[in-house]
Order: sequence, then structure tokens, then C-alpha cells
Amino acid sequence: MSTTTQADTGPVWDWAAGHGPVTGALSATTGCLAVATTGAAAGMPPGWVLAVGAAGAIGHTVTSIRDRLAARTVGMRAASWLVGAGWTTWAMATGPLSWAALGSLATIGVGMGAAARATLLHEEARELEAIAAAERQVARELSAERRQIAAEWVDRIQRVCGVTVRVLAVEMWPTGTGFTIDAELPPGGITYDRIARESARLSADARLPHGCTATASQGIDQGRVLVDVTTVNVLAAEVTYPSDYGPLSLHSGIPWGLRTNADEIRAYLREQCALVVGPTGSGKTNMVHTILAGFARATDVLTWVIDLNAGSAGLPWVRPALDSSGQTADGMRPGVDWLAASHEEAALMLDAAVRIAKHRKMAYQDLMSKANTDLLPISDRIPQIMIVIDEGAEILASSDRESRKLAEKILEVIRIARAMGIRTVLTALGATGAVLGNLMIRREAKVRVALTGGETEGMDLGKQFPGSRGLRVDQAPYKGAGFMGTPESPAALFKSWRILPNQIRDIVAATSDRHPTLDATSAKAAGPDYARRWDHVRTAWMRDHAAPSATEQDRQQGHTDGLNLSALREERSADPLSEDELARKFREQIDAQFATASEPGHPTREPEQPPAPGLNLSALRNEDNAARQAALALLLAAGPEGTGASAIARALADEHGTTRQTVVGWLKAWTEDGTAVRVGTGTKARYVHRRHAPGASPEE
Ligand SMILES: Nc1ncnc2c1ncn2[C@@H]1O[C@H](COP(=O)(O)OP(=O)(O)OP(=O)(O)O)[C@@H](O)[C@H]1O
Repeated sequence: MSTTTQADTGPVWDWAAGHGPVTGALSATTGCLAVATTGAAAGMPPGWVLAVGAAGAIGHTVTSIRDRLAARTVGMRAASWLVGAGWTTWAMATGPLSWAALGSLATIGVGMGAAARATLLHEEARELEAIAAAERQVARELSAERRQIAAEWVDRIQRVCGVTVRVLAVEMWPTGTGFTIDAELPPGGITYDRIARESARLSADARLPHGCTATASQGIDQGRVLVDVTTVNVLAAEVTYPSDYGPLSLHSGIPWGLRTNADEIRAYLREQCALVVGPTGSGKTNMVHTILAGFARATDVLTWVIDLNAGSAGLPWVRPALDSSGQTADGMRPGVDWLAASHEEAALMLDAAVRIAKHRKMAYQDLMSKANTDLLPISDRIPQIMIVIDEGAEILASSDRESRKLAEKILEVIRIARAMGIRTVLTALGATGAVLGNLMIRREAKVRVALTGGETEGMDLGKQFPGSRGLRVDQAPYKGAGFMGTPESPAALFKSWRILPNQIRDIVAATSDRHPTLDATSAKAAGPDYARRWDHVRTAWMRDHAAPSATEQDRQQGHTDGLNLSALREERSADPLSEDELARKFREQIDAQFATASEPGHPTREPEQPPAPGLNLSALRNEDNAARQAALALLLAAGPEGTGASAIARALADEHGTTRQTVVGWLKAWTEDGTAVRVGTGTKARYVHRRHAPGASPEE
């Protein structure tokens, strides 16, 4: 029995607790006294007590032996039962309330307490000794393994790098996926990079499995080196985004994935921008969602997303919070705070960001001087704005007028808003010179990710991670795997989590009441463009499940002074004449073969089929969009077998430079208007032209 003290109700008896030496003895003696007095008063035969005591001694002995207690403890407990029973028998016969009886009972109590304490100490000492012995055994085995590893690697480093190191420690990773060797470099001015640059040869010499590496980095001082050796390939496996959606803060970093030792790697974005490079199919879209998940969980971040490819990166984060009319439902906030899918909306967003940055600079002077800092103190009351721009690097590199305007605004935000808490995450299909050649990006975006997914083309890791050695694309030939480097953590292999659509929905719901609101000062500077971002007209495209295609938008806008509202416009080649020619040829070819649409002025051959605006070939006639027509031709040509976005994009890449994302947008639109039918699910999903769709009549 023990007591716990409660602040307002006083001590509470805890009947479930075990006995200590004092409470045990007290319990035993008071028990004996109670039995003796009531037994004597009721005329109970004293012999019964003796029988009960003997049974108790036997029972306790059995359980003590079962619990593997020491012989001394077993003996003490049995003796306590017998002595207690003996006293009770005697006291019942002679009268329990005499001085002699009570005195002897008190003496027995003290004796029992002392004996119990002594045996308890003995028991604890025995237990500690057993634990220590087990630990010594494990340590002996471990240190034998470590000694063997140390010896092997001293040899290997000597053989491969010609450097004789002295290993000071080998730390086995708790995840069981590798170890780190801490070694002293030989005297004579040898530096760690003599070993770092031989990473690939060391890995081969150690016969490490694919995807595992031996990478050397700086040790605690310049005469020491740390060699991280991965022995289990965590890059190959699909690791799902952790289901703990607890709150995060920008200041403590946002987890973006796993290192090869299964440690989380975090991006610290208070001052840094990020650049995520990944060719199509490398898992870039998935990584964007992982990034958005982290921002949604943060209590001091508002996420603004620009995705000119039908807003697809941001939509899953908005949809769960939209009601049936497409407006944000009461009480539910989307996982992103603003989503732009057109050049126009993106321009409004970036202009607002610039106004906020400039206004914050003035309005928060006092606050910053009180906090003695030149960085705006970001918190849930003054949140940081993270602008995630999918394929933003391509906007920076693009030469069309609208994209150039956006590019200027993006660079202005990056240039002026660091201290005022607005940073960007740009993604890119390739680490092109136009992106990494930009000083602003090189200087401000030091959180870098390269998703390789087995792609070697256009992957210049040396440019993206200057100063790092031994990084090879073929070390991470898996989807969602690649390299990540931040100012805090040197570039090395990493794996992004796989995030599933249902997780996105769950995170939107779980974080809905956690998002900060834009501070009033910033909101005022952002003005109505920000306040009315969820307005019906501005979000109509979200209700339609996809952004309006270029065709529709252009038609709605009446082709006003060449305003480019869509990413599709980027598909135009530099030479409009040859493109026109190509478009005409395609039209003729396809119309001749399939009679897709009637010529203006001719009776339609498909009266039952209302023309789908902007999505059949006749609607495209004035579109100057050869790439889109070529894609449709490919879809038709694929027949009942169908085809996919990647295959179409590959076929168009050379001639039109079309991205897979763009093709995905077209396929989506064609599926929605019935031009194409999607068959199969997951990786087996294919698109079939409606003429070849299962159940379609051949004449159709
Ligand atoms: N972290 C990951 N772990 C495991 N598999 C992944 C991961 N990320 C992506 N994948 C797989 O790769 C496929 C393609 O991913 P994703 O759509 O993100 O690629 P992408 O690079 O954005 O391609 P695209 O630009 O063509 O859309 C996914 O359907 C999934 O099966």
C-alpha cells in the first residue's frame, strides 16, 4: 500500500500498490491483531489460524519461487506467515489485548519490517547484477563486431585511398541500416576529402548493396573524418508519410523525407528558399504534396501555391474544404491558403506578396527593434508565407512575355522578402542553366533536392550541389529517391515519403483549425486581391474539377491582346509558320481518317453528339496548337489498347517540348468532355479515344 498526494484532496490510499517493508509489516501485524481480537471474541478455535498461516506460507513460497525471487526472500516471506500465525494462535488462546501480547506483536512487526527491508535490498541488488551481466554480454558481442568493422575499414581505406586512419569509434545506427566510423587522419596534412572523393570505390570494395554508400564527411576537427556506411537500402522501399499529423513549426524544421540511415531530414526555411528538381516520373508531384503536408501541419506557415498546370498540385489540398457549390465550407479551411492556376491569378498573388513584404518592413520596425533582430519574428500571429511554385523554374526559364513577367515578380519576392518572412519553394523538371545560373536562386535557395528516379539525362548533381563529391545519379534509381542538401545537412541520398490521396484529405481535416491567419497588417497590404481569393468567379475552375483549358479561357477572354492565360501557350514553337503548317497537316490527316468534326458550313455527321467546345479538332482549328493536336492524333492512333501521358509526352518531347504534366491536363479535359475514356487503375491506367472505347460503335 502506498500513498499519493493530490493537490486538493489530500493523501489517497492506493490499494493496488505492492507492499514495502514498512507497510507490509504494518499490514501483517494489524491483520494479526484484528484476527486475534475478533477470533477470541467469537470463540474461534486457535488451531484454525495456524492452519491458515501454514497455507499462506506455502502459497507465498510457490508464487515467490515462480517469480524467481532469491531463497532469502522466499524464506523471509514464509517465516513471516508462520510467525504471524503462531502469534495469533497464542494470542487467541491467552487474550490478545494483554500488554505481553501487544508488546510481542509490536516486536514481531519491527522484526518483520527489518527482515523485509534487508531481503528487498538483496533482491534489488540481484536484479541489477543480472541486468548488468546481460548488458556486458551484449557489449562484448557488439564491441567484437565493432572491432571487426574498424579493422576491415582501416584496411579498406588504406587500400582504396592510400590513407592510414586510426579508428576511434564505430557507432552502429539504431535503425540497423548501417554505421558511422569516427577516425583520425594520419599526420602530414591529409584532409577528409581524400576519402570523400573515393566514395564510389569504397562502396564497391565493401561490396555494399545497390543504393548503399560509404560517404566521408568532416569530423569534429580537421584531423578527423566521419565515414557513414549504409548497409541496407532504404531508398528502394516505399515509405508512407508518417500518420502522425501533429503540429510543426517553421523554426524547428519541416520534415521532407528520410536519409539512408532512416533518420528524418528537415528543411529549415525561415531564411532559405528551396529548389526541388525532378524529371517527369521521378516522384516530383508526390514530393510537392509531402512539402505541402509539412506546411499544412505548421502553425506558423501560410502556403500559397502557383501551379499553371491546371492547379493540380494545390487542388487536393483545397477540394476537401470546398462545399458542393465550390465555396470553402464553413468551419473548414483548405490546406493551402491561396491557389493560382493561371498567369493572372499568379500575378495577383506575387504582387500581394511584394506589397506584404514592403509593408511588413515598415509596420514591424518597432517589433523588430524590441526583439533586437532584423528578421521579422515569425509566429502563429505573424505567419511566414511559403509560396510553392510548381515548375517555377520553367517559368523563370521561359521566354514568353507572360512568363517573363511572372519570373520577374518571383525573383523580386525572393530578393526582397527574406527578412520579412516570405520564401519560395520552386520545382523544376531539370536543373537547367537558366535556373542554377541565376545568382538569386544560387544564393537564396540553398535547400536543394534532386529526385532522380533513375533518370540520368540533365541531372547535373555537381551544379546543384556544388562542393559535394561522390554523388552519382545511379545511386538512387528509385521513384521518390534522390539527393537532398541544406545549409545544415550536406547533400546526400534521401527518400521522400509516399503520400496517398486519403492522407492528404486527412491532413486537410486534421490541420483545418491549426492554420494561422494572415496578420492584419499584412492582410491590409495584400488588399482585396487576397481577401477575395476564394470568390466564386475566381474559384469557378476548382468547381469544374479542372482549370479551364487554354482554349476555353482564351475564348472567354475573346483573345484579348494575346494575353497568355495558360501553360499551354508555352507549347508554341518559335516558328509559328511551321507550326501552322504542322497543325494543318495533322488536321487533314486526322479528319480524313476519322472525320472527327465537320467543316464549318457542312451538316454535322454526328447530330446526336453535341460539339464539345474547345475539345474537338474543329475547335482547335484556330488554336495554333500543334502539340495538342498531335497528342490527340497519338491517342487515336493508339487504338483500343490506349496510351498514357508519359508515352504521349515522350513522343512529343523532341518536336514540341511538351511536358507530361501538360499532356495530363489535356487527357483530363478530354476525359471530362468524353473525347477520351480512362481505363484501368493505378499504374495500369490508360486513355483510349472514345472511338476505341469498350462498347463504342465502330462508326462513331
Ligand atoms: N516517394 C515515393 N516512394 C515510392 N513511390 C513513389 C514515390 N513518389 C512517387 N512514387 C511513384 O511514382 C509515381 C509517379 O509519381 P509522381 O506523379 O509524383 O511523379 P512526377 O515526377 O510528378 O511525374 P509527372 O511529372 O510526370 O507527373 C507514383 O504514382 C508512385 O507510384
